[in-house]
Amino acid sequence: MGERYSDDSLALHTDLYQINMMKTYWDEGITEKHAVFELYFRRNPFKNGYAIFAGLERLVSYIKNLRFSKTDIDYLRETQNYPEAFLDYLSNFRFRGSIRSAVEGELVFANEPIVQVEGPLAQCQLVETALLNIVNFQTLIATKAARLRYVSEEDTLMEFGSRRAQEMDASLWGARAAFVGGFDATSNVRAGKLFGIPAVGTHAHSLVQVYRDDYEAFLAYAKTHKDCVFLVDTYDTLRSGVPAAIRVAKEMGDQINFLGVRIDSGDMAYQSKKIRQQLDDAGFPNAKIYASNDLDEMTILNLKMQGAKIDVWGVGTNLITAYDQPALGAVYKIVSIEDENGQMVDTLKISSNAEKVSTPGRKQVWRITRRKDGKSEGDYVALWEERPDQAEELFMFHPTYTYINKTITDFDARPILQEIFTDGELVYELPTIEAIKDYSTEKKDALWDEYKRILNPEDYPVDLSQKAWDHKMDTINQIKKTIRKDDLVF
Ligand SMILES: Nc1ncnc2c1ncn2[C@@H]1O[C@H](COP(=O)(O)OP(=O)(O)OP(=O)(O)O)[C@@H](O)[C@H]1O
Ligand SMILES: O=P(O)(O)OC[C@H]1O[C@H](OP(=O)(O)OP(=O)(O)O)[C@H](O)[C@@H]1O
Ligand SMILES: O=C(O)c1cccnc1
Repeated sequence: MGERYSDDSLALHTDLYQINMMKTYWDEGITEKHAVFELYFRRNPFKNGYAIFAGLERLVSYIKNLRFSKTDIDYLRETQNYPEAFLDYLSNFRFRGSIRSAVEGELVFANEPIVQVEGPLAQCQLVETALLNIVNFQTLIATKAARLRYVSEEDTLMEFGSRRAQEMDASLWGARAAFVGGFDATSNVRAGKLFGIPAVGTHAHSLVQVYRDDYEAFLAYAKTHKDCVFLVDTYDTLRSGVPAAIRVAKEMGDQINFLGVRIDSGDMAYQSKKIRQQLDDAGFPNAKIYASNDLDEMTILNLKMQGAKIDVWGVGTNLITAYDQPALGAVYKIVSIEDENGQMVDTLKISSNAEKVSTPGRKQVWRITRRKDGKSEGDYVALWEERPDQAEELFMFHPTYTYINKTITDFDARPILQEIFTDGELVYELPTIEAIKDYSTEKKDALWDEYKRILNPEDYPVDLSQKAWDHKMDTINQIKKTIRKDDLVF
């Protein structure tokens, strides 16, 4: 990559069809037509009761730096049949639109907009691929991390996935997303440096194999490091590894911080109980037991049920690759477009699959909570100009099964989409990574347990306002009238 071209940018990190559509808009003179797109997913990942939004920091950096470099233009000239005038247009490209988004760490749910992009049509079109790429991955990993945090309760969680991630970007941004979702640290040093996440580590089996002896290896490590966690399962955990760790800890005394031992194989419930006994008997009740080896939320839950004495969990592959659901499936749909008279016309995508019929119009998501205790009542997706926060009561109904409904009073309504860019200007101050994580923890705490359990959680209500619902029905009916009866699939 770097060798072939003298510069690079993320402007070409898009699907070719986006640039081809831009070319059509450019030829037709409609690149500047005002448009609104919304990004949402249709199902919560991992059958979880919620998702944790992540990706905004990278989205901001992508949008701020979005320019076609010289070699981007050269490449398009060489490979596509674009006229010079269109290439000139691309050379001068800057994102001048507005973006509203959920903030990182926010709890978000299926079928509500979590990012909204408004501005010149061609600009909104170009960014679709990168925005989906960023948000789909990071939100997925943050949600997986939140599930692991839920079962681990107060235990320490370390992210160990770099070696198994889908290439380097995924290790890096996955480590960050894991932290947002509730992990305490990562083994990836670069993620530590770039994002300010604590970078931590023990040692591998290779160290013990180099010395061909547990004791010699641990002693060598202890002489060269203050903080020590010894990996005790290379040869025989209970007969060699743990006794060697204890011997070194005793010999080195105050010269080291004997933090604990790590196990990475075998029956971790049985072993951890035995190890706890050995450490306690030797006078090290504060030494912790670390565990790793293909862990996920089900294994951790199971180990805890068996009374495993594990204090620190190292999770790699299953977290960083989102092993049980490798993609979130968020989509980016146009919801409104300027017509020939300069009026905004709301638009939807029809599908024979009712779930895939989008909701027209620019919308805001309002999180409705009970005033008396701050507990969640559900989300209320309303047309942008609606102000449920100023209403005395709210009628909330399921958008498909409308007989499921309730009228609520004495509530707070909080807008989820925040202004990030206004006409190309960044107007949002990115919080620190710790602030994001704390925010997320606070929001999870306010959610009912019924939505948080990792198996078969209750459905959190994501309702449409009456106006948004009526508008959707009217738009469907209008479209039905304009197409031939034979073509109808719904
Ligand atoms: N008591 C337990 N209950 C349920 N699952 C466990 C228990 N102990 C370990 N596990 C999990 O069982 C799996 C064991 O995997 P595997 O058989 O590959 O490991 P191993 O043979 O012990 O070690 P290695 O990785 O060296 O092959 C891992 O996912 C581990 O987390
Ligand atoms: O199991 P994960 O959740 O992905 O966690 C990371 C794993 O990476 C390391 O070993 P590695 O897998 O490289 O070697 P091993 O399988 O031989 O232990 C570590 O000991 C963990 O087992
Ligand atoms: O520090 C560790 O123990 C570690 C780091 C990466 C992968 N496995 C273990």
